Amino acid sequence: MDTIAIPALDRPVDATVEIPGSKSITNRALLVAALAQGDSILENALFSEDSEYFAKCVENLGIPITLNPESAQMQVSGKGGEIPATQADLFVGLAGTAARFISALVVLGNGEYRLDGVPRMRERPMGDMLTVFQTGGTTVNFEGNPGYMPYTIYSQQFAGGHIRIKANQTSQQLSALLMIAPYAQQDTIIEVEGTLVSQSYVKMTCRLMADFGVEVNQVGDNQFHIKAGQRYQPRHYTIEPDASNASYFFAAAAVTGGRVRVKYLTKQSYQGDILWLNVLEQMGCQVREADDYIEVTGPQQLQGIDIDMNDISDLVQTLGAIAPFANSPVTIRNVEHIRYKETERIRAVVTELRRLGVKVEEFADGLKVEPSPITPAAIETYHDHRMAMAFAVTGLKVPGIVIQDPGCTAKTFPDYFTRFFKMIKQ
Ligand SMILES: O=C(O)C1=C[C@@H](OP(=O)(O)O)[C@@H](O)[C@H](O)C1
Ligand SMILES: C=C(OP(=O)(O)O)C(=O)O
Repeated sequence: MDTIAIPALDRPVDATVEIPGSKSITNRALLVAALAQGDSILENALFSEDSEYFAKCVENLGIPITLNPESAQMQVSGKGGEIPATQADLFVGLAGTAARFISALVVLGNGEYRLDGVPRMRERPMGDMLTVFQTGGTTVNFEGNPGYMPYTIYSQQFAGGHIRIKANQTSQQLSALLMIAPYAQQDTIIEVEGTLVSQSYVKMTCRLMADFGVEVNQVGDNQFHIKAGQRYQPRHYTIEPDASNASYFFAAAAVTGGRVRVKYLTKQSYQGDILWLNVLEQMGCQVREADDYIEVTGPQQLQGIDIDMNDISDLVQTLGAIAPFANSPVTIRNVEHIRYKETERIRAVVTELRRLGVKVEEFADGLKVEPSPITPAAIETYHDHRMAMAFAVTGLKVPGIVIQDPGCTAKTFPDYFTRFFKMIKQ
């Protein structure tokens, strides 16, 4: 298997970097632009497996997209809510957003749509949203386990109305329902039953819908009202750099006592993961913000932290990977839902930290990392881009760390290691 050896640094990093566009915003913008009537242009769009599978699915549904990777531009010729294809075989890879958002999109069509992904995608939960569609009269045929890919959706428009959905394993199914709701036959009220995880992403969904001209009226924490007949407007839209993917570069400043500036990212970001900056501040870093960049300077010694990461759970691996260098324990709580992501993430982080000789305790909903000396090892990445990206940062402090299957970063950040090595050479 392919591996990359990370060179430990004998000096702090001191670098300015640029990060490609946000995965979450790119895939939301692709969906709403596909539903708008006319041409939208997305600037600084992400080009990676997750967004390219997404774009391919939209195209296979008969909605043209022109991809321009050199200029980081995508042009979507939206069909005003029509799904031209009446039959399609759609492949989403390991992209949770594509799985959830495209499954919802096809419910607006009139036809037969089969969806599948890689083996791990077949283990990620889809059932809560599909039950909503089935209750509304849509037929879903599961080839294997009910509630999981692969399946075929036989749709004849989306009724809308009063919908109840669980969102304790993922928020993406709620986001998917929200985004198609304006095209339902009647006004829609979506009520979340029980806990809603990853709330910041639902906020992002509502903000993006508003940017394309559709209003969601949120009542309390768990009800969303969407009027039927609202229509997305085509837009010329610029996508922010990906805040989750910026976290590794800021973490490099944090662990080496160095300085990293990420261009074009601001604290006004739509992405909840911008709160990584607060986490780093609590651990002793300094954060400086200007109009078009954010800069983190690491301390001599990182401090431990006890933190609820439910809302920023894509950062668990980043924090786990730098936690052993803190002067007191790092405790991560309330992230049981990351067991359903690209891999079983709590187990994966705990296993790889232990492989490095770190003392770690695993909880049902998190982990506790003790300050520990590290013995070098080859890190397993479990087809999870964030395992590779996070533990590369650990390697800056400890000679001999190797990342296995570094190509898995292609899911959201194909040239991560090129930019990572460029950062450490500056
Ligand atoms: O809506 C989104 O864009 C996302 C929501 C989160 O997933 P969950 O809602 O499954 O936690 C996050 O982990 C994922 O990377 C992107
Ligand atoms: C959880 C992630 O992705 P998704 O759920 O969109 O596949 C992620 O990018 O960390």
